[in-house]
Amino acid sequence: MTDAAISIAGLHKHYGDLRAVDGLDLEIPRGEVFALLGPNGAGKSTTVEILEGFRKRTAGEVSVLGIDPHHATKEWRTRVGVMLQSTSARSSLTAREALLHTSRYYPNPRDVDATLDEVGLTEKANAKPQTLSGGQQRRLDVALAVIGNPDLVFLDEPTTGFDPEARRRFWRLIEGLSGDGTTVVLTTHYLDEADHLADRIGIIASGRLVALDTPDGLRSRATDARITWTEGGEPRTEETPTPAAFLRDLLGRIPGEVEGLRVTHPSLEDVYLRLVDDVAEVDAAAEEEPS
Ligand SMILES: Nc1ncnc2c1ncn2[C@@H]1O[C@H](COP(=O)(O)OP(=O)(O)OP(=O)(O)O)[C@@H](O)[C@H]1O
Repeated sequence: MTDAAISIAGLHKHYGDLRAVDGLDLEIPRGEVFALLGPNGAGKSTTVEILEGFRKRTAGEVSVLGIDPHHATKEWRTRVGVMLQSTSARSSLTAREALLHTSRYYPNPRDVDATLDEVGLTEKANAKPQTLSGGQQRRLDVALAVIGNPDLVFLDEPTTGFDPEARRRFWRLIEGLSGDGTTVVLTTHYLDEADHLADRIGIIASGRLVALDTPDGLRSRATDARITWTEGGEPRTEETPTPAAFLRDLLGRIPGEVEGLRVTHPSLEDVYLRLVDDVAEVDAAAEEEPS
């Protein structure tokens, strides 16, 4: 018996010649908030949909809450929350009715009004989804994903189109779920979101996992600091692993104040972009090689 909420071994998903998922191995322990990052077309949604039991895999072993999602049972479905893209938009029910209706499928649902409040839709409780803005519809989709009080919830790009206040509200919701021991798997293009929420981040590129670490662990991969300043009217930049030594030198060389002097450390976004660029370069080189 493993304590993993999700185990993936040698997962492949091919569409003809395209390897959308190309040999993925990953374990996500119960209770973890896991963020899957990667550029457009990297294979995130495909992976998530396989884990949700909505897409067939080409090869590999997958276990989600102890079950192969391809053979999902009704009982398993009640334990797994899934955020479907804008399902709510097609519903003829009001936001509150949609949540109430969905909650009846679950043995131990969350409170409907509290959930509406948590996603910031109390004032729109009696609105039909078609009259909600894009961001509000998405908030309703998030509410629908968590209303069943799942052990594990999948959220595919949940905060796209959210205003800053809605994102912060969403972050609090995820923190609450995490505090209750819910496993959360989310895909996102927002590095700050992954940084804030995730216990671990997986970066996927060209269907392969290219990094798996805590946000701090990923950040610490970049050792160089960046020093920028203006000298002789020209902007200057230096990247160095020994910024103090460089600064001593610089200050010794330039008398008085150094114009525009800044020392910055690489952000999570810098590390992410470097990793993804490296993969793109390797892929491009492989394509140029004669087969
Ligand atoms: N049904 C399909 N038939 C053929 N190719 C597909 C199909 N679904 C996805 N793909 C391809 O598989 C690759 C991975 O797509 P996927 O949607 O998993 O990427 P993603 O990482 O979620 O991207 P995004 O960030 O844009 O949502 C892409 O090249 C995509 O074009």
